Amino acid sequence: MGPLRISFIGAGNMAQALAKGLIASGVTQASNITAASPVADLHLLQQMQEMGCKVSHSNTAVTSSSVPLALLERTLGRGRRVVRGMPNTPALLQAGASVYCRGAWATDADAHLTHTLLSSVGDCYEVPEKFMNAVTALSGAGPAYAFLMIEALADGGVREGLPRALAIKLAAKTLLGGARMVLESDSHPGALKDAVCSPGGCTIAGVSALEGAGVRGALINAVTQATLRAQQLADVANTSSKNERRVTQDAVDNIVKVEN
Ligand SMILES: NC(=O)C1=CN([C@@H]2O[C@H](COP(=O)(O)OP(=O)(O)OC[C@H]3O[C@@H](n4cnc5c(N)ncnc54)[C@H](OP(=O)(O)O)[C@@H]3O)[C@@H](O)[C@H]2O)C=CC1
Ligand SMILES: O=C(O)[C@@H]1CCC=N1
Repeated sequence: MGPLRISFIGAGNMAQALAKGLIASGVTQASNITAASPVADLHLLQQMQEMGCKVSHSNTAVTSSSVPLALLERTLGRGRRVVRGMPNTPALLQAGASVYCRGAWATDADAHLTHTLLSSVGDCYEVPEKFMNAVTALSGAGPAYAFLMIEALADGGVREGLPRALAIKLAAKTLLGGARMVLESDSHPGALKDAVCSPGGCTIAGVSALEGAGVRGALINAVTQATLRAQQLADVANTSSKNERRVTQDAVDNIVKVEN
């Protein structure tokens, strides 16, 4: 197999995070990556160029929708091999959590190649397409929830007198450490939480405040609302013929084309 040549249509946050992660993982070299984006995005293409990637303006359509496999297949034509993926931005640090699902004509080799690419930038799972909206809402959008929580926890530390920089570091490292304990132990998150709560102590006072404010319900609802939005975007793409023409182009344009 020759070097993996990868083309991103769009050079924004997700494309740059994936490109950096893929390069750092060694799965391909920057010179084998090409990004296409509108002229208006010159600064993004310059950033890609600084990473050593090739750039192009050849694609001018604009998109903001997630696109289901069936639409991609309908657009590209019967028999076209499509794999749909949902990465997240920690791919930048090879700490991503990605999923993919294969279209009707995708082969085992296509799935294997997708798995190789996405697992080079973090964890990767194959899922049925019916999970895609929920995955988008949980792990695709999830880094934003984590950043919001880190920022808010740091605000709490600052409110209690900690310097901002220290508070942010402590908050981020605490979430990272907690996440590692969940992933690297067999314990349920609830049991790990219980182990931090000394009887009559400080933590249970804090946990009680969180429960009283409905933080648990708010997080559940965040995933539900984001899932609904993902479904809305897919519905729009599927039902509006005008939109379909636009999204059709977007769909073709948004494929991460991988050539062996
Ligand atoms: N950001 C994230 O954390 C994640 C994003 N994604 C997905 O990644 C995709 C990109 O999102 P994100 O990186 O956040 O968006 P950004 O806005 O950061 O980047 C997208 C870039 O692509 C350009 N673009 C849009 N359509 C086209 C096109 N048809 N041809 C060429 N360039 C195009 C846009 O140009 P312009 O600004 O001129 O419109 C923009 O600069 C979306 O489908 C999103 O759902 C998935 C998981 C996580
Ligand atoms: O906000 C969005 O729609 C995209 C998908 C998941 C993360 N970013």
